[in-house]
Amino acid sequence: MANLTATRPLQPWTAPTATDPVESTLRLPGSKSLTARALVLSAVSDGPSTLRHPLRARDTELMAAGLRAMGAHASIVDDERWLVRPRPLQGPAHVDVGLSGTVMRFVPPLAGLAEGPVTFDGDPYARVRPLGPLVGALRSIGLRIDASDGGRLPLTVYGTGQVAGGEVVIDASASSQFVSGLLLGAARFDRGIVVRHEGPPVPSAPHLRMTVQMLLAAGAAIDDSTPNVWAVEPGRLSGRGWDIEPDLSGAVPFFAAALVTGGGVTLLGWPRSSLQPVDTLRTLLQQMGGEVTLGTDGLTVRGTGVIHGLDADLSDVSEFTPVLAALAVLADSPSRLRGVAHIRNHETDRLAALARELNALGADVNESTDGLEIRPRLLRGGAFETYADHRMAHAAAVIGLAVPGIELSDVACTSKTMPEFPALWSTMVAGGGRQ
Ligand SMILES: O=C(O)C1=C[C@@H](OP(=O)(O)O)[C@@H](O)[C@H](O)C1
Ligand SMILES: C=C(OP(=O)(O)O)C(=O)O
Repeated sequence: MANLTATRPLQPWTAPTATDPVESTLRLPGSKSLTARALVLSAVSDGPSTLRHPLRARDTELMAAGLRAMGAHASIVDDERWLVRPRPLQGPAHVDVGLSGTVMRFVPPLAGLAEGPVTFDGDPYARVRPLGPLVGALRSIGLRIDASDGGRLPLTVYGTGQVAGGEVVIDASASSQFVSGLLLGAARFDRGIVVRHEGPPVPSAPHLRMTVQMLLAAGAAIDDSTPNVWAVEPGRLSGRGWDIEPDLSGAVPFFAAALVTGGGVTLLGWPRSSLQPVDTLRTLLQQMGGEVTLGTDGLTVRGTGVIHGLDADLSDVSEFTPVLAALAVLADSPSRLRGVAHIRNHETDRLAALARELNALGADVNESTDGLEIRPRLLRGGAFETYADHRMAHAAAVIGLAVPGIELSDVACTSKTMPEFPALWSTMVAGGGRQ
């Protein structure tokens, strides 16, 4: 596997082992996906917007910086609020996408609305992540784009301040973010957009629903009633206040800790009705032996002392795969995690990375074409390469609760979505009740 990790200093970390069941009540940062969409929609709306409880982490700071580079005003009011004021978008500008799928797929369509060239590049592995179908779709609606072979980074969008829009056909089976990216700025295109997906199924349906719901909330006229077709009419979006929910994917390792240790973890501030796939997570954790309840104080997961194997299609919630694989190696029966071929294109080739690192600890894991087959074995401690991938680090931390001596090559990669992860995790394991 290519070692295309970031150039920043690595931070080796030994995952703490739990001697007692964890009992913890946590307030976790805001959702990456909701924050990214709120920033983009705010930048193309008519008036100012406020994001309450946004995620402050590398991905969302890069998103704000990218929009700022193109002329939008995005500032931090205080720890709880970001203010975005739309302004005419302009180049020349440079956008650093880091390793963020949302930045590399949501911002190029907006660059077409800027007057002047906008260049995009990112971390070494960002140049490997697929972008070609989006570049092709944008070219077909009138954008001039110079890109590397296969439509990858680095690329330049020669914005003219106007995007014709219209009908596009795209194969979005590699990432739902291609579709979300095309839709988020489309109300500002002269003819809006009609996106038609042709190819194997688009993954991450809940993220597409989130895009549609947030566009509707911003005042867009959007039709997703035909499967695999999304239409946004040209029109104005209104600035508004966005309440960002806590990040469900970021919560998964903490909930997994409840299962591994037979304890309980409550995530404070969980809304009654969510744009994130909480019901799917509930079903998966229940199948693995956990109990999930939504109460007035938040979302609580309790472990029952046993972890069962899981046979599940994770295409809707592929972000959960690394942590569920970590639970699966600690389970009392084998697991099959299916439907996630496309996570070979995430922050690293997650199927190869998980198989390699879990096998090195003594598990018996096979990669299939679209997932992992996992047979639990007695595990031993040892080195765990994180491949600059925050969710590989989460997986290692979960195993470390039960297996002493799990040595992560780098825990700083968790700053992609939760810079406070190592501190929160260590406090939880040390018995910190309310954080
Ligand atoms: O739109 C989004 O915010 C996301 C969509 C999904 O991408 P894929 O469809 O590429 O899996 C998800 O895995 C990613 O973490 C966030
Ligand atoms: C796949 C992920 O991120 P990205 O938005 O970079 O695609 C992820 O967070 O698991």
